[in-house]
Amino acid sequence: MAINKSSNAPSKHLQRFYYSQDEIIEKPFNWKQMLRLFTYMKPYSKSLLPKAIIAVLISTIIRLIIPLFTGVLAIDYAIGGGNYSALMWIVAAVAVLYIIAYFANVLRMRWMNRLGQHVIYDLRHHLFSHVERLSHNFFDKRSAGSILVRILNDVNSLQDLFTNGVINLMMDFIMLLGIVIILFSLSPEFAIAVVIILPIMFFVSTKLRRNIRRAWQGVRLKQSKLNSHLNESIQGIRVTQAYTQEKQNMEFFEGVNTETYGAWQNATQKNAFFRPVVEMSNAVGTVILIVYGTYLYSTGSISTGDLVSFAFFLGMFWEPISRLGQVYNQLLVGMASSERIFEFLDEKPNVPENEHAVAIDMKGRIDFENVEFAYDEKRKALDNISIHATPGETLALVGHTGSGKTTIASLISRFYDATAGSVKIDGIDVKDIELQSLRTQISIVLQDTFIFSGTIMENIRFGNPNASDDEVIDAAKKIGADGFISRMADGYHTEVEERGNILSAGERQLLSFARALLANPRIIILDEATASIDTETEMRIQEALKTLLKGRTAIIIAHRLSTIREADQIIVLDHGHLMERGNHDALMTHRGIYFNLVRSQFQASEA
Ligand SMILES: Nc1ncnc2c1ncn2[C@@H]1O[C@H](COP(=O)(O)OP(=O)(O)OP(=O)(O)O)[C@@H](O)[C@H]1O
Repeated sequence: MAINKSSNAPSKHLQRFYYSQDEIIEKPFNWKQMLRLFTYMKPYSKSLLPKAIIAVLISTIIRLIIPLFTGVLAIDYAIGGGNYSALMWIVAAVAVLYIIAYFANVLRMRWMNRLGQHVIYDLRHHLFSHVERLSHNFFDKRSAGSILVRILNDVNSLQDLFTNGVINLMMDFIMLLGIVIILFSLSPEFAIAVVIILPIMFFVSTKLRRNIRRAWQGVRLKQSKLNSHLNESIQGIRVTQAYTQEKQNMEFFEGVNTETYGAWQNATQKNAFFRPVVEMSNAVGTVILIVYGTYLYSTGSISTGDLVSFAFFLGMFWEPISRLGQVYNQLLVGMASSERIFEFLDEKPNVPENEHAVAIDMKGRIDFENVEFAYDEKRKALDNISIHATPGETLALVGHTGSGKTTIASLISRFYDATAGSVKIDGIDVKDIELQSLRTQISIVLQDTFIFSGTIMENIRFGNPNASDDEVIDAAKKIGADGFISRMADGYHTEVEERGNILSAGERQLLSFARALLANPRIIILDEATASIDTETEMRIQEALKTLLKGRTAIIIAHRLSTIREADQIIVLDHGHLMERGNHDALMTHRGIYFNLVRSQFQASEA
């Protein structure tokens, strides 16, 4: 398909597609970082690695001695000396050496492939387990697509380096060193004439490498953007279709796709530049061999056997250099990827586990003391908030959108740390409670419940992985979700896809209640759904709520004021400030913000 370069320039309506750029990491070639990458081979330093190294050594040494057998021994000693029986032995020895080298190579490839796969597995495991522990603010700043690129593409691109690159590098160094030593021992002046080209090669490659590395980074940045867009497009496909935005979406996709294509072109072109440089040097070396070699031969400084061995070695000499060029490219690609991988690995959770943190048996008391919080320096999301809930109490948070209700909930679970003041559970600062202990005893039910792909049974069990099937069904029954689940094609074993698209909003809500009930938390945080559900479902949900909240401390972020009439305390927030507190009757008598909120909702429903 032809590539439309013009779609690169976004038209005005395409400005809605904005993805925060992944940062370009500009650092010189970093040996420390390469060493850090190679530490992933350490677990195999006593098993696969030495085996592969021995195989490499065997095959390299054999390759180095074969030209000596053919040139010096066969031509000078056997043929030159008329010793034809020795010639037979030399030919047989060469054949045996080739067979050994063949098997050594087969084993080397097998072991290195295994090693490469292990390293990639370990690296991806390490990266994912690290990313999973990072705090919310890390995910706030990045699109899911760009994170996927690092865990998939960047890690994959290191595969070549570990399966072929490292061992080729070793093999080529040994080979080059061996060839140079042999060439010098055969004829120092001829050797100097041939290897003189090396410094020129080194100079050119140093110039090229910076450009190549930047080009590969460029590829990763474009891939990251492509992934972000794809991820968002698929997640939001229903909205895109509802607003018939497919064409604009496609136009943007074309643009990003073209950019990615361009970046690849650029990087591969720069890569391809390296090879001709090596080939040119090869040609120059051959010319030197022919001209200077013939001269030395005619003056009797070297024998026929020496000249033949030289020709063999010269052919072999450019081979590792050319391959070193390839390995070098792999190193550059690896460098670009590992920079991006280590950047994630070096990212510290914003809510680190305190060394002296304790596990608690939670009762459910919550205290906010003069809490202040800001997502960014520009504005505070919460300012001087003090609230208190005793175990078993229901505390409702109300206020206009953006007033800070969800932020309060996030601070209780310690997804973020307060910038000033303290958040305490059972009188202990949340920073001094083990995260695992804190979060397993708090359940959060979000407005937009996340349903994972799998069965309904497994989705409910997410609340407590150790629960038996009977316990799952019991929780669903208590919540009143058993009815609709039993009516589904495979009951509890019905498969739901990611995000639970086959379920209605009310059903998803009930499922998340069952999940929370199964977790049996001491504190429950409920971001009440705003989705309009029919009266019958709403009544079912209200009933389910009563079961869920019984005996637990509850923080309800309430949108429908009818649901919080019963709350022990109602906290009214506005732009991050606490404006009113009290129960429904007290706040109605006060005739402040809450009173007006209730009145406007009442009027809206009347209308
Ligand atoms: N991750 C974030 N990064 C930066 N700012 C944020 C983030 N989350 C929320 N905010 C801002 O913090 C303020 C409080 O947001 P919060 O989500 O707590 O409001 P809310 O009262 O729960 O709103 P709603 O009723 O709409 O859910 C808002 O101004 C919001 O724009």
